[in-house]
Amino acid sequence: MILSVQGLKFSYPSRPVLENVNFALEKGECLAVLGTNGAGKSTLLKCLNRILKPQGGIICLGEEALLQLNLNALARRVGYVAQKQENPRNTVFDAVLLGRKPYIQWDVTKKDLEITVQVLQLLELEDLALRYLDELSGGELQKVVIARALAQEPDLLLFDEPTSNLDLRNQVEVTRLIKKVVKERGLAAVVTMHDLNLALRFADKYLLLKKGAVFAAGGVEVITPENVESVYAVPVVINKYQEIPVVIPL
Ligand SMILES: Nc1ncnc2c1ncn2[C@@H]1O[C@H](COP(=O)(O)OP(=O)(O)OP(=O)(O)O)[C@@H](O)[C@H]1O
Repeated sequence: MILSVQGLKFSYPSRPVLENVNFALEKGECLAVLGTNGAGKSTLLKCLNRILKPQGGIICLGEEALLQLNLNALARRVGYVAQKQENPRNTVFDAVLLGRKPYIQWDVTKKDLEITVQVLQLLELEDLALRYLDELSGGELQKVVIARALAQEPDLLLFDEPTSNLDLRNQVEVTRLIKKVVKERGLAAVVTMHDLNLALRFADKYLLLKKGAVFAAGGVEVITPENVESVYAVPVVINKYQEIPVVIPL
């Protein structure tokens, strides 16, 4: 087990957001966190990365309580890819090397440089290594941010809407890439998403949030027309194409 969340509860000062959230992830599993705008998806990721402190519940990373880890240990074990602006005058190489920050004591070591090169190769970014971030396309930039999270060598990856602003080809490419590295490296990933059909092609498990509570959690069997309609307030049918369910709004 990489991640286990039991009874997680979080409120902003005037607003309860998450209530009794439970799920667990094994090595190699990707969880899609789904729900309407404001359902609490980003808040959940921030609790898992300790940007926010939950008011209740237990989060375990492997055998250890996540809330007890020191921040450097946390940074080595959890890679968080937020929806945020990058420093445009960093090169791709430097942006990925920044992922090694939790390991660097005085200076960058040979190992830090080797891991950076290895991750750039894995994501096929070598040819872009010396480009500045503001000279990249949205898809390329998203790959750089994923590369940086991998350079951290974490057990758990957290992605906040990694495919927003990407075209169809890059949406598919980025989600395939996340799935591939999670499987190959035996990591776990929690990914917030809006596109149900993309989630259905990519995730092993699903967490459907409705007004901060878990409406349904589990494998693909929880993506039913009834559940989707209850969460998104849109009637849908679900057909299968090559064994993959496809959600069609009516
Ligand atoms: N810093 C904050 N202070 C108070 N309330 C907040 C804060 N950040 C978010 N909220 C509120 O908490 C709720 C959950 O927000 P969150 O960003 O987690 O939703 P989300 O599911 O990620 O939404 P979206 O799909 O639009 O990104 C919303 O009602 C939001 O207005």
